[in-house]
Amino acid sequence: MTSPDSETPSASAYREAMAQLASAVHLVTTDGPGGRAGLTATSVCSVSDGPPTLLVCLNRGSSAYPAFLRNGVLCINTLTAAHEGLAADFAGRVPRDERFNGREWGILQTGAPVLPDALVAFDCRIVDRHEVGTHDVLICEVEALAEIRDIDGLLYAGRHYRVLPRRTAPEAS
Ligand SMILES: NC(=O)c1ccc[n+]([C@@H]2O[C@H](COP(=O)([O-])OP(=O)(O)OC[C@H]3O[C@@H](n4cnc5c(N)ncnc54)[C@H](O)[C@@H]3O)[C@@H](O)[C@H]2O)c1
Ligand SMILES: Cc1cc2c(cc1C)N(C[C@H](O)[C@H](O)[C@H](O)COP(=O)(O)O)c1[nH]c(=O)[nH]c(=O)c1N2
Repeated sequence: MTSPDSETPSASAYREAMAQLASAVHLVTTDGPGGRAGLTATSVCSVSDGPPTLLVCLNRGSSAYPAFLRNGVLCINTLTAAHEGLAADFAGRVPRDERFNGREWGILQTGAPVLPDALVAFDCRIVDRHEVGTHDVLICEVEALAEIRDIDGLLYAGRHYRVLPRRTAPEAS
């Protein structure tokens, strides 16, 4: 157990610590007057179920960020184990204006692009925003949900993508 230093941890020490956490992986997408944009995100979590509300933290330095603010809507497309390449594309491997090429995208309520074969998708309206350091914490009310698919999910932990098996092992008799 390392003794707590009096100083704030360095960004690299913090990132090393944060790399130990496992999280689901999502494509956060938007469309509207600010144009269509999207990026890969893991900083998504539930806030409340009354009304259904989630949060996502977006780096203001991302090329996609201005579009989210202008459009005021977004979709959280939760990825399956088959989407590791797509996650890399939307994390910057593919330039912002080419990320949506080569596949059909749907919409639900807000017009934000919905990935038809996502594990699940949360179509949201941004209802509040808090600037914290380099990121904005976007508070989003969920206006529609896509159907949940019975398939392995995609996780990110230890700086690697991993599979979240859909079914637990059969109960021991
Ligand atoms: N929340 C985020 O903005 C976030 C999360 C994950 C990864 N990333 C970015 O993806 C790239 C690859 O990351 P990695 O996990 O392979 O290694 P890494 O060492 O850059 O990051 C390790 C962990 O630290 C946290 N983190 C990293 N950069 C952050 C940031 N700018 N703001 C808030 N939290 C951050 C994340 O939980 C990440 O999984 C890096 O450029 C990283 O900045 C950003
Ligand atoms: C696994 C993983 C997880 C995340 C990211 C990356 C990766 C690889 N990125 C960074 C984001 O996807 C992207 O790399 C940056 O926004 C730069 O891309 P642009 O080309 O500027 O859109 C990221 N960015 C952000 O603002 N919030 C987040 O939660 C995350 N999470």
